[in-house]
Amino acid sequence: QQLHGFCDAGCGGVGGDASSRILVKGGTVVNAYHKEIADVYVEDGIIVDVRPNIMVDDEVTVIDATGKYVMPGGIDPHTHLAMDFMGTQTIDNFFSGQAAALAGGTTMHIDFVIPVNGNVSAGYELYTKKAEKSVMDYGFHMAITKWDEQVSEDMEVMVKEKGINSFKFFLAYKGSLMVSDESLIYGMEKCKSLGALTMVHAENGDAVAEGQKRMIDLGITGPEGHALSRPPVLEGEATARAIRLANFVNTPLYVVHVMSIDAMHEIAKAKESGQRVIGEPVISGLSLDDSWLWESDFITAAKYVMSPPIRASGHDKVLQNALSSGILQLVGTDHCTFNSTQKAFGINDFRKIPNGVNGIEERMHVVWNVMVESGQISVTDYVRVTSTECARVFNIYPQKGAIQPGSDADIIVLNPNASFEINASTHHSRSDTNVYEGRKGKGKVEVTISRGRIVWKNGKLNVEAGSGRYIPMRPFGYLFDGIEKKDAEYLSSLRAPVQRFKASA
Ligand SMILES: NC(=O)NCCC(=O)O
Ligand SMILES: [Zn+2]
Repeated sequence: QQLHGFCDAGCGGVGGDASSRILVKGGTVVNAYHKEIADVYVEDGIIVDVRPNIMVDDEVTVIDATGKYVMPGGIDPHTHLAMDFMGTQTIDNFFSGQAAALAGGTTMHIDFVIPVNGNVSAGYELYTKKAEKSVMDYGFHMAITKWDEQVSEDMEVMVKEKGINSFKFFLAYKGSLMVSDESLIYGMEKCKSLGALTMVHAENGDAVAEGQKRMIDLGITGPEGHALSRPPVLEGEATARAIRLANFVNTPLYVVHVMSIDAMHEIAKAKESGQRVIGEPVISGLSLDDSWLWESDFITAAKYVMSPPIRASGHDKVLQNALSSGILQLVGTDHCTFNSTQKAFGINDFRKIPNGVNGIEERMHVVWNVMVESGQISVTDYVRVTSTECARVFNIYPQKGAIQPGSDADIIVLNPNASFEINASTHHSRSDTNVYEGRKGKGKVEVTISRGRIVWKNGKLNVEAGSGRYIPMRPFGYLFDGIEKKDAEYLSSLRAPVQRFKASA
C-alpha cells in the first residue's frame, strides 16, 4: 500500500515484496570500515552471501545497484513514537513513524519507554501494546522518572528478562520527568551493576524553570522565549554534571541530543581524560539554527521548538566538526512530532508548546547531504554514524548494522546521483509540517529492504502492520569491557582504612 501524508494507524496491512530471495547486484557494498563492489544475496530475511558475481536462478528477485551504494539500513537510536507528553500524544505512532522511517532508509529504531506514574513495568507493558502495529524492527530504552526500591527491582527485570540495556534520566522537565542528582547517582550505580548504559537528557531543569519565569516576566511569551529560557550554558552545566557523576560511579555514559558547543566541549574534555562517554548529535542540531524561532508566523516558529533548543547559527557547524572528528559518535533524530493544532496549545505561552521535531524519515538524507556531500565524512563513516555504531553501543552488532553473512537483511540502496526533496505534502509522517521543508540535495535512498522484504522502491511503500519484531538487547556491551579494572585501581589507591590504635586514657 502506498502511503502519503496523513497516514492513519489503520492503513497498511499488505506485506512487503513477498519474495524471500533477493539479489542486490553490482553495487558498492559499504560497511563501517570497508567498501567493495559486490553482490548481496538474501534468503528468508538473512544476508547469506556477499561477494562479486553471485549466480542465482530465475525465482530470485534481482535489484540492480550498479553505480549505487548498498549499505546497512539506518538505525535511529532516539525516537519518541506514540509518546504521551505535555498534555498530548505525538502524532506519529509505531505504524506511521516506522513507515516514514522505512521511506527514508531507516530499518530499526530504539524508542524510549516512559514509565506510567514512575512505574517501569507498567510503562513496558504499555509500550509493548503501542508497538503492536510495528512495520519494522525496534528496541526499547527505558526512562527512569523516579527512584525507589520497586524501580530498582524493575530495572533488573527489564535487563534480565525484557531485553532492555539502557536507561535514560531526564535532568530537565522539572515537575514531570526530571530526576534529582541523588536519583541519578542511584540509577547510575544500578545501571553499572546490570551492565546497562546510563543515558541523560542534559539540561539543568531547575535553572530552565527560572529562565522560563524570567522570559514571562519580560513579556516574552512566543517560541523565541523557549530558546532564550534554556541557553547553552544550562546544557553545558548538566552535561558536565552527568559526566562527573558517571566518572564518580565509574560507569559509561551516553548523552542524548547534544545540541550545543558547550555540551560538546564537556564530552570532548571527558574523552580526552579517558572517560567512556558517547555523544549523540541529532540531525536538527547538525543542520538547523534557531533563527526560525523568531519567525512572525507562530506555527512556523513553534514547529522548531524542541529541547534542548536548536541553537544559534555556528553551533551546527561545530557539531558537524565534532561528528567528523569522532568526539560525537552516532546520529539520532529525537523524532517526536506534533502537528500544528498541537503546537498551537502554546500560542499564548511558549511553555505549553509540545517539545519535539520530526526527523526519522529525513535523517539518512540530511546526514548524507550535510556530512558526505560536503566532504566532511567518508561513505564508510556515514555507515558508522547512521547504523553500525548504534548497533555496537546497544550490543546488537552484527545482527544489525552490517552487510555480512548472518546479519539481518536490513539493506538500503542509495543513489548518489539522484536527488531528494523534503516536503510535508509528500512525507510519510502524520504531521502536517516538516522542519526540513523545501530542503533539496543529492543522494537518495531508492530501495529499502527490511529483514528481507522490499518495503520501499520506486517511491512506493509496501509495509505490513505487525511485521516488525522487537529486538532484545543484551547487557554488558563493549563500553563495559574492563571497567572493573578501574574499580580495582580506585580501591587500591585509597590507602584506607588506616589501622589506628586506641590511645590509652
Ligand atoms: N526533545 C524534545 O523536545 N522532545 C522529546 C523529549 C525529549 O527527548 O526531551
Ligand atoms: Zn530529551
